[in-house]
Amino acid sequence: MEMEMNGVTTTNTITATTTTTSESQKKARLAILELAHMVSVPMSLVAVIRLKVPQAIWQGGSNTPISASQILAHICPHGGGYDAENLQRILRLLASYNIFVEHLNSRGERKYSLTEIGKTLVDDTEGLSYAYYMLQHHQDALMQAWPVMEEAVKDPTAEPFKKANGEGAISYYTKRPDELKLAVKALCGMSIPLMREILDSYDGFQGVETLVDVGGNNGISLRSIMEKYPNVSKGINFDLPEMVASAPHIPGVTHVGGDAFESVPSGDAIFIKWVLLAWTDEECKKVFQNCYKALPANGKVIACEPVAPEMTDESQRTRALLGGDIFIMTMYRTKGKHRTEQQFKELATSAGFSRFHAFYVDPYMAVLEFHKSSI
Ligand SMILES: C[S@@+](CC[C@H](N)C(=O)[O-])C[C@H]1O[C@@H](n2cnc3c(N)ncnc32)[C@H](O)[C@@H]1O
Repeated sequence: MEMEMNGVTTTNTITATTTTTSESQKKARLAILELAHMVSVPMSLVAVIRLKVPQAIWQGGSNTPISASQILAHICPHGGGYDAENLQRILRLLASYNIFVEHLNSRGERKYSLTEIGKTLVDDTEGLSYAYYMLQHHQDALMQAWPVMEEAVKDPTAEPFKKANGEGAISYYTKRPDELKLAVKALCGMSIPLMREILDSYDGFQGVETLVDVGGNNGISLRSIMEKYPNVSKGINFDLPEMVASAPHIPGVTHVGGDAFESVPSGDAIFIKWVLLAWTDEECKKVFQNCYKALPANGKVIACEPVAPEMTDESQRTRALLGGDIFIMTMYRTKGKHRTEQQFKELATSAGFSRFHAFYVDPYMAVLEFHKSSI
């Protein structure tokens, strides 16, 4: 406030500045405490998934608000000493992150239903959901890598996962059937809704007869593409031999084991989803060159990958993508990364591709087309 007397003006200015500073300091201290306690959030999510809380509330679609004791009655009908108060503490935290809706009545009783985010944790008819992605990311071997994350800065020659567990993540999973099963369920749980989204809004599979999926894992993406596009009469699911060894039979799909750094099978188009992020720039270039060789003159690569934003901001999209980037650095490859659209373009151009289009069909993953011909 402007005052006529200089002395008063000065005093008021100092008071205002002091108040602003102390307000911003309070906010800063609160922000640091929220971050310091942040680990409670994913671990609470893991706990409710392991306890099967989402299914207990969902009850085949009713999603009727129920209390922590009622949830426990579903989970453990014969008692078992489970503690409803502690479950409610977990549910309250997760309600603050919009996983559950909290319904508080006048007697102070709390009941919970699932939000749209919470519903992503409920298994579909194929027994899949995002719950497995959450569990996979927080299993013991991966959790061992976080405390040594700074090693990725000090010595980027081996990823923190390897330093903590003595071997790389892929080799770790492939030697352990339970961990491998969880990894496949995590991939499929995320892939099925994403593929639905892609196929609803992207029509680049039209006119393709033979489609190769590089790093296609068990072939589930090819299955959904071929269901929607019958013109894709031949699908080649290409992955490491140990991965395709247990892949299921899918009509029209041939599973081929091999190494994309050596060569990739030929087709009219090559699909590659959620694979490039785990490779270095040199490795991506090598695989793009192998794809170029395997395609006809009018062929294209259809990549589907997270695309990092150019600008750093506080949005949920930026945080989800940059968080995923750190996950890759820590678990899979210190020099694997989430790339920007421009970085993808440069990689593909360096391998000989002449035309590039990006389709932002989903907030997390974009479809990126790399064409051999310039028309
Ligand atoms: C994150 S998964 C993605 C799987 C699938 N494309 C999806 O979207 O669900 C990465 C896949 O790349 C495969 N992969 C890794 N290195 C490979 C290589 N050198 N050649 C072929 N496939 C490879 C892995 O075995 C794994 O199945």
